[in-house]
Amino acid sequence: MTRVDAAAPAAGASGSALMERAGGAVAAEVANGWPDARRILVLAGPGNNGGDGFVAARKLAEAGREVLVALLGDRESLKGDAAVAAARWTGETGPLPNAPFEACDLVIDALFGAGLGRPIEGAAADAVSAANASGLPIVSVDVPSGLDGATGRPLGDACVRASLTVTFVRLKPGHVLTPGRSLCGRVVLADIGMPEDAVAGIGARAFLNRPALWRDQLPAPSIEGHKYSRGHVAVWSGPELSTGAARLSALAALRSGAGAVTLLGQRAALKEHAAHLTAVMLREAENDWAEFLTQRRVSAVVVGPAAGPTERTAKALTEAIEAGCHVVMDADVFSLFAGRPDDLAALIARGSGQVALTPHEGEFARVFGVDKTASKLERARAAAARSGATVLLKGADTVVATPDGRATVADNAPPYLATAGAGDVLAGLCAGLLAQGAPAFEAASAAVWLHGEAATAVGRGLIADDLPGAIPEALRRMEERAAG
Ligand SMILES: NC(=O)C1=CN([C@@H]2O[C@H](COP(=O)(O)OP(=O)(O)OC[C@H]3O[C@@H](n4cnc5c(N)ncnc54)[C@H](OP(=O)(O)O)[C@@H]3O)[C@@H](O)[C@H]2O)[C@@H](O)CC1
Ligand SMILES: [K+]
Repeated sequence: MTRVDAAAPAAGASGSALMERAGGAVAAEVANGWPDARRILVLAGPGNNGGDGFVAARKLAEAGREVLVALLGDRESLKGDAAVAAARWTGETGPLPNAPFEACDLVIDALFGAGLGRPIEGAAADAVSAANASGLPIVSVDVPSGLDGATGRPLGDACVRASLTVTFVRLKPGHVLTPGRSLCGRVVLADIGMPEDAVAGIGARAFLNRPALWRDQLPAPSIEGHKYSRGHVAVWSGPELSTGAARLSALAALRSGAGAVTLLGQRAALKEHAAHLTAVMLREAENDWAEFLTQRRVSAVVVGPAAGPTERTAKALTEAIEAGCHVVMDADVFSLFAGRPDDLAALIARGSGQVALTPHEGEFARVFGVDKTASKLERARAAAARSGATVLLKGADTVVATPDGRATVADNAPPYLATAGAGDVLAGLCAGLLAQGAPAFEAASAAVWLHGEAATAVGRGLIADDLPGAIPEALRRMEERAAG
């Protein structure tokens, strides 16, 4: 965002005008959201975030609220637009250490925003703790002070826990990645008139996962199509008594619109599947899986869900890659490649299809190791670049990243989606969309979004078995979003 700010003057926007609108947007949210908050305390920092706070203070005072600004440092040290905003504030200003929380109804947190470069300490850290402990609603300007907007993680121990965050121009990763998303409270994105040239100039590569990003890349079913032209998905089944996961993947692939789905496995496993399934085809596969993939024009394959980290699974995976299928690798594949990311990359490089890896954090760490310094977004991008696959790193803030650095972050997964078997459904959805011809980034991002919507449609009490049946509702929501 700092790059956007720097490009703004060249694109014809004065910093002062942007700050007026930014502070005005904060004031408007407070005025509308808390009509009864009479006394408002603005915590103002030494940079432009503080400048936004001074503007908000003035606008709220003009609207009849009692406002007090508690400033970190001296007024004389303020520079540029912040100094101008402070000069236009004629109300009461006191030192931050004496901020009278007990006498106020609401706090505006304008201590630090995009310019925070190190952990908050001293008087500012004390003010953050006091604000959090006050029980008052806190409205943060741009980001909760202490949060790193690029990573979604606090830079140190002190970080504001906001009720509402008003940000500008574009959401930053920290508004969506956890724990930032919780620390922000509700997030409002305000248009402050930043010229599109200034925004486009930075070439953003990370996006909030929304249908507008990928809807056009999902092939629509055509009336001339037949079941195989709509993509054939093969799911590699786990052995007897470990068949549920593959079944969930298969059902999700079929619900996503794939023309045909076949579960392949040992005879005893197929008998279990047969007791549950009708539309999904079953096929015994011991030594002819490779032939089946080529002869039956299988376009996408799921390998991993409850497959077992065995030689059999490794062979099925290798043959799927060599057959040129698109492959979704999940679950036990990550045990097979524990600590061997380069072997995984070498295998992927042998195929001509697209590959999506769908690990949760534990599986991801097993293959790619643990990097506590990098954000989830950075880790997923690095793993995608290293493996040559699209990486779908699961969680409340699922990230999809490609080797070339494009990424989406999802914010639509309800908490109850974290349930056994949900990941198997996601892998199947992704394979179903790949089989229909969607590119990997779009297929994976769409799968994540549809998965979240399907879960929301079911509601609390959800179990993974419910998810495939809710995919039609999720697809309907997707069409609705695309239409308007
Ligand atoms: N996006 C947009 O389009 C628009 C953005 N706008 C607003 O501008 C904000 C960004 O402003 P900004 O660049 O001045 O940074 P900001 O967060 O105020 O902090 C910088 C100051 O804090 C200091 N400092 C840093 N860390 C510290 C620490 N731990 N402890 C103590 N001090 C610390 C740092 O000092 P230094 O590191 O230089 O020593 C410097 O003095 C942005 O978040 C948004 O609110 C709008 O006005 C208009 C349009
Ligand atoms: K802030």
